[in-house]
Amino acid sequence: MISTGSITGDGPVLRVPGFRRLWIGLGLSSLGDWLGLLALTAMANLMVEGYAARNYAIAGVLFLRVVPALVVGPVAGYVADRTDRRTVLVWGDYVRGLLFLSIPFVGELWWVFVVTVLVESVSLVWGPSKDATVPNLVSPAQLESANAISTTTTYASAVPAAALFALLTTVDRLFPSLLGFLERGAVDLALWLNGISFIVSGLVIASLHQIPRGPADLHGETNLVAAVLHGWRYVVGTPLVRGLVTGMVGAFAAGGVVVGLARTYVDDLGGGDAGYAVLFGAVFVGMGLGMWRGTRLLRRMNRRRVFGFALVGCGLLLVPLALVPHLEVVVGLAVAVGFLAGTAWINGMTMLGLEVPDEVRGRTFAFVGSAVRLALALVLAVAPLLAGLVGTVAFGPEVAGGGRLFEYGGAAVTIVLAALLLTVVGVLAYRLMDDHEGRSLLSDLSGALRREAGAATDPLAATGAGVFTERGVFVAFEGGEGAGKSTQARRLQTWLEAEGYSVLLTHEPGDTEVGRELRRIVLDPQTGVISHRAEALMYAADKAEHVDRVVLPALTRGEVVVTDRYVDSTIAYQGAGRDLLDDDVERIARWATGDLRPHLTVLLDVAPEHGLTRFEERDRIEAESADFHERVRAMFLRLAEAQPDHYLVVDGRQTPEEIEEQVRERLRPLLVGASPRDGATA
Ligand SMILES: Nc1ncnc2c1ncn2[C@@H]1O[C@H](COP(=O)(O)OP(=O)(O)OP(=O)(O)O)[C@@H](O)[C@H]1O
Ligand SMILES: Cc1cn([C@H]2C[C@H](O)[C@@H](COP(=O)(O)O)O2)c(=O)[nH]c1=O
Repeated sequence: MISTGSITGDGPVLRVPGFRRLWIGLGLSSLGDWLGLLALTAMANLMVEGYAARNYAIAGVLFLRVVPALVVGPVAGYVADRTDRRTVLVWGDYVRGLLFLSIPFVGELWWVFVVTVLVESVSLVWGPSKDATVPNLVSPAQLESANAISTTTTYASAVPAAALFALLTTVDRLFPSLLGFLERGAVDLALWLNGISFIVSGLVIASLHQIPRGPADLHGETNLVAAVLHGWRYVVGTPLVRGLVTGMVGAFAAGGVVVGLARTYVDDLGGGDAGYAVLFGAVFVGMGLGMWRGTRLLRRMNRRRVFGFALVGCGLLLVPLALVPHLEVVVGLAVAVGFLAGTAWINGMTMLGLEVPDEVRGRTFAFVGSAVRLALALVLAVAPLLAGLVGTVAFGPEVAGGGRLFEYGGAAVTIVLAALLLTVVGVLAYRLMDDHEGRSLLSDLSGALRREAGAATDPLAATGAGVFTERGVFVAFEGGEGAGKSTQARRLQTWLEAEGYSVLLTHEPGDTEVGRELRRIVLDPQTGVISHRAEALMYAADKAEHVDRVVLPALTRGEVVVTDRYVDSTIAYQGAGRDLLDDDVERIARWATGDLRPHLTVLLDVAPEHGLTRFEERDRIEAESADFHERVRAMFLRLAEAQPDHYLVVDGRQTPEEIEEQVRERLRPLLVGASPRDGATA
């Protein structure tokens, strides 16, 4: 049996018990957090007299929520990486719960301020610890869905929190005696509920045993300053991470400008409160759609490019959003902007989870969190000032009745400036991260969309079926260098034979006479540089021989064929690794194999720097750059993500025994297609 804590590949992510618990904890603490914000501002409002004092008290709470990001933020990542993550998550919830519960007892404004700072400081450690834990609980193929669910839960919980707060205050107003035993009625009750929700969340997470115990390895860095500086150096010195952080901060800053000015902008358009609500809803609907569908739509495209493309798209769409004076059009554009922002966010979080090593992940997420908060605080303060300074801008010919043809309020002009800033940030991030130089973005994009359109209309592709033989069972092992494919393929053969099946163990390239010669050419370092197309064709020729002479005959005999590498290897290595279009490479490989597809592909996923340390000698392909192998890994994951029914994604860092168990479990139901050996009982 697969242990409940294992990373089991590609099913719905909420079926992973560890992640489900963390998600319940996150839901409860997010609900508490939103409820707490409403209750604290209401409390601050109750505790002082006079209009100006009340405004200052509320502004104080909001301001103090942002300040810790500047002071505690840099240290928070260190604490998250240094402290046992389970302890941080559990005790972080308990401490926040107790702090909220203390407010009704103390009942003083200064204590509200102190609790605001303390709770936010704990959250600054709790958040990165949670983000850094998710990749330990789910498989790489599930990480994107896990991030989408986490982000949606964090923000969507604002809705039930607001509804609950409204309900409590309404009940308190209509039936004051009901909550008469509490000094501040509904506000105190909200704080109680808030405290309890954190404590229950802590209890739920305490029952979760899959979070790795002990702090992440800091390579002996026990000195706080050195560790914090190392985290910053990592973010600034790694082009991919630098590009991601730049893009995410830019997106939030631009989003902050729009949110900060939306109310006055809608007023300028004559929309009023209802228009404002619709505009807000449109952005969130778009974001939800982007997180849910955005990356799927462009799944054939390189993730880094999707990120840059989405950011630049957001920036460009914000320009007409600010300049077209029709609320209906603006709402439509807001959905599109939200869609691209959601796509960019999920891609960014997923890349951080996949590509940042465990030991600096906490600090990296903390860095992103602090930078985003700082950018938000700045733009929320500066944007209204700027809009006020700009005032109304009018140009073009005079129109009857006075005024000019084009008249824009300061809000619209400031949004245009933010749009331009975001476009520049998007281009910068794209340039920092792009690893497909020489291949144009447009051809990548049209290729991705064409394939998706094809996938929808081509019945074979739509089912992901390709051609299956009626007899035999075909299993492929895929993955990067040293992932453990040969080890697992051999183990599977041994087990299947013991179960009574006839098994053919084979590999690519080189398991035919012609193939051996081709393998020598493509892998011998002496071959040197060859045309990438020639390389792809040689691998394709090997596949054609392999399928015709080895694989198909065995399947026709009803055997289980286990191959060490198949078509995915060429899409990953020659498509994503080299500068060939994935689409072209796939078409050639499918043609070469007569579109024969495995019933199951087991993807053993390990980071290249891990797999490549498992052996010393390097052939022509293994000697390629780290970036090349990263692209290969990302493509394998994408292929698996696109057809979860035909893949099992396994974390290759587990022991051979743990991996073997998961493969057996997944393969068992598929074995009905294979005939046991004569006389065997299986
Ligand atoms: N799960 C594992 N944990 C640790 N080491 C492993 C594991 N699986 C295999 N190894 C070791 O890693 C090395 C490479 O394993 P293996 O040859 O199975 O990988 P591979 O994916 O087939 O490599 P290649 O890409 O070169 O074909 C071997 O020394 C093997 O014993
Ligand atoms: C099938 C196939 C393989 N490759 C690459 C991947 C590896 O670097 C070598 C095969 O070596 P192994 O030790 O036998 O795994 O070839 C490729 O680039 N394209 C392919 O289609």
